[in-house]
Amino acid sequence: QDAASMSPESAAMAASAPRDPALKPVFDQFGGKPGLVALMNDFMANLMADARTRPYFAAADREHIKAELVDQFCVILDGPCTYTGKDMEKVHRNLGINRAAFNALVEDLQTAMDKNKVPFRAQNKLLAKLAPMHPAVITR
Ligand code: HEM
Repeated sequence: QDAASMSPESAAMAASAPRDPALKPVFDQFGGKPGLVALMNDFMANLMADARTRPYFAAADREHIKAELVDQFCVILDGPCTYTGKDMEKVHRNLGINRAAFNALVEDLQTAMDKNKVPFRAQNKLLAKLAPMHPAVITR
């Protein structure tokens, strides 16, 4: 889905992490919060092993990012969490992220979800929530 085809609602929501009660069963398929913690460890390892994404994360506080991602994905999947991290647009504004880097990150997330045995349909439910965030993240 590209920015031009997005509804104004999803464009506005892109800055935050909307909760969707329909995704509660998906939260369980991710293994709840412990599952998300394990997933984020593998996801960050993949991002650091990937030449396309490593430069963005090499100097960042990766433990902090992982913790924020756990909370953010937990909220998106209607889990019992609160996201207290930064606004998506603000945090990514000066990182110079392009579509190729965004796609690389999604691939690294998919590899991590496969490794953690997240069912394919559950993976796609999460990815469908992340895709509309790309206008907030991609700046070039
Ligand atoms: C839908 C896609 C994305 C989501 C949901 C997301 C989510 C997040 C979250 C929750 C944080 C932590 C915010 C905080 O510290 O309070 C963060 C930080 C960060 N993200 Fe993303 N991100 C996405 C895409 C990307 C992409 C494509 C890249 C680069 C390839 C990237 C690079 C970074 C970096 C480097 C930081 C740390 C920035 C800093 O410490 O100042 N992100 N992201």
